[in-house]
Amino acid sequence: MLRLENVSKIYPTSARPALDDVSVDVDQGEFVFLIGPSGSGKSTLLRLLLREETPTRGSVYVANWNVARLPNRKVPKLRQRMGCVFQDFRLLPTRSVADNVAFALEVTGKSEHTIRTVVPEMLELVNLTGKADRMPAELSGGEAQRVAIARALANRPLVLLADEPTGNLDPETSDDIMLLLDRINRAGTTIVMATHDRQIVDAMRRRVVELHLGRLARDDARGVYGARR
Ligand SMILES: Nc1ncnc2c1ncn2[C@@H]1O[C@H](COP(=O)(O)OP(=O)(O)OP(=O)(O)O)[C@@H](O)[C@H]1O
Repeated sequence: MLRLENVSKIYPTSARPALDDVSVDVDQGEFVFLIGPSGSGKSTLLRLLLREETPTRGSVYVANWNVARLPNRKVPKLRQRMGCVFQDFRLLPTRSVADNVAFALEVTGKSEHTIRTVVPEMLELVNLTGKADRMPAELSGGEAQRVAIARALANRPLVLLADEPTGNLDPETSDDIMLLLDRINRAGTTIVMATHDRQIVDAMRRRVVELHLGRLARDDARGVYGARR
């Protein structure tokens, strides 16, 4: 479902490769933690999957798309099939909770009818039905992240890419978010989550892909965060 084949990425302004000959294969329905020290290439890997960057060498596949070779006009189609959540939530501050979720459907051209059906479904999924009319500034961090997750799932993506989704949350709220992501994954959505959170990785015991200075250092089927450094 996601495949990197001997991928290297060298940014023009950087001496060492951000990714160096990395090969990873992720099946549909997997939950993968992407770990590694700051600067090891995690965000670069996610950006390559989204075609926000192109590899210097190697190939990137998402479902049947050869991502690097995809014509520009098809990139929006690719991105529609990939939901994203980030450490800083990235909600639209002037739109309500419901409208933030609706926005994802509007930009992909969904009908009014679909939007009216899907938005409440998504809010129910993340347990925010009662907060549909709140503004983002009125939400806790955990609630804001749940809105972001609802928005990311609205178009029924093949995969959810999460870049440090618990990075701004306290441990208890992080656990709630992980329970939600686990539930979403068990319902069939593939999840790739970049994180520095040792406790979460150790508690979940899912696949762990570790990068070090751009190289694949480890790929464990049911891994832990690893030796304390
Ligand atoms: N746009 C860019 N231009 C030049 N160099 C970059 C760019 N983006 C990232 N890099 C470099 O590529 C390497 C990998 O960065 P990347 O952001 O992928 O790491 P990361 O593992 O996500 O780090 P963090 O955990 O801090 O988010 C770093 O050396 C970084 O400085």
